[in-house]
Amino acid sequence: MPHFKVGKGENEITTSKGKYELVGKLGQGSFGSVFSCIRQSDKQVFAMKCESLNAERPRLPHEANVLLALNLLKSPHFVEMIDNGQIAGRFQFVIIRLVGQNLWDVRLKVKQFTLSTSLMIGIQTLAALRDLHRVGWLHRDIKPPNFCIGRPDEETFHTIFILDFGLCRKIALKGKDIRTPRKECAFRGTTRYASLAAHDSLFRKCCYQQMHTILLYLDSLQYGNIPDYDFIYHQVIAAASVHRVDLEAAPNWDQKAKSCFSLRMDQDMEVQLTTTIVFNVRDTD
Ligand SMILES: Nc1ncnc2c1ncn2[C@@H]1O[C@H](COP(=O)(O)OP(=O)(O)OP(=O)(O)O)[C@@H](O)[C@H]1O
Repeated sequence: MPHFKVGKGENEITTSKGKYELVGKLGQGSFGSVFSCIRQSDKQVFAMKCESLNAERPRLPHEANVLLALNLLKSPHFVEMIDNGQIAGRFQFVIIRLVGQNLWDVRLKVKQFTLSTSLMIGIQTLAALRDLHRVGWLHRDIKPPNFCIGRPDEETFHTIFILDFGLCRKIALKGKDIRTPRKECAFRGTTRYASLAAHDSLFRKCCYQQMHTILLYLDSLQYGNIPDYDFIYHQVIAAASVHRVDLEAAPNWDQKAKSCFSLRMDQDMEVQLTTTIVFNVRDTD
């Protein structure tokens, strides 16, 4: 994994919109690094995702375009892009809203999610994907490190955000049919998270019936199908009801809260779909 470092004298970055001071590292991906930075004008903290200008297959300019498009839809699960630019000869960057830890790290910290937290995460990640599909994009790299919780000092602490749009592909264009799938293409994404069988054995332990139904349903989707988000949502609700789970219980990562104060999930899921959506990623570039 390439480790990207900001060199000496590069901890202050100026764009036409503002001046930012890099203060720490938040994460390391396979294509770049994410730092926290402070906007000098108001001392607000943001995240800055950087990618070397020598990257063989640059992904950040594409990610910046996707973020711009996503910001048009005011989904509570998207992060706002604040600024972007590049340091000549060194790296390019996007500055985005700072969120909390990713779901992989959160789970390592709390050791095991309760069923209520797992189902709540299921509903919110489903809503995030639905919103992404609503604006015509496929993510193609869905995995726990690409979802983050909000920050402890903010109202969004119980909200799940979707991140990392470097592999996103536009599949629905305004006024046009969805793109025709190619006959063959290389695998995109992270193989670790791609096995249906792995998920199947995991879910055997709890909510087997509903999770099995969801997995079978996802597997049956064809390129061009509009996924039935309501169907999946109601399977999760059914699992909660069978196991008498309170979906409004505080998530595991917030010991102090009495209940979940993120947006009400049923309201969130009730948003009607207006755009053409496809789900299956295997046949697309
Ligand atoms: N806005 C943000 N606020 C807080 N932390 C963030 C933010 N964006 C990214 N991170 C942290 O940095 C990590 C890596 O970010 P991201 O997935 O965007 O990078 P990447 O290089 O595309 O990673 P990969 O290609 O390996 O999936 C995330 O898992 C998260 O922990």
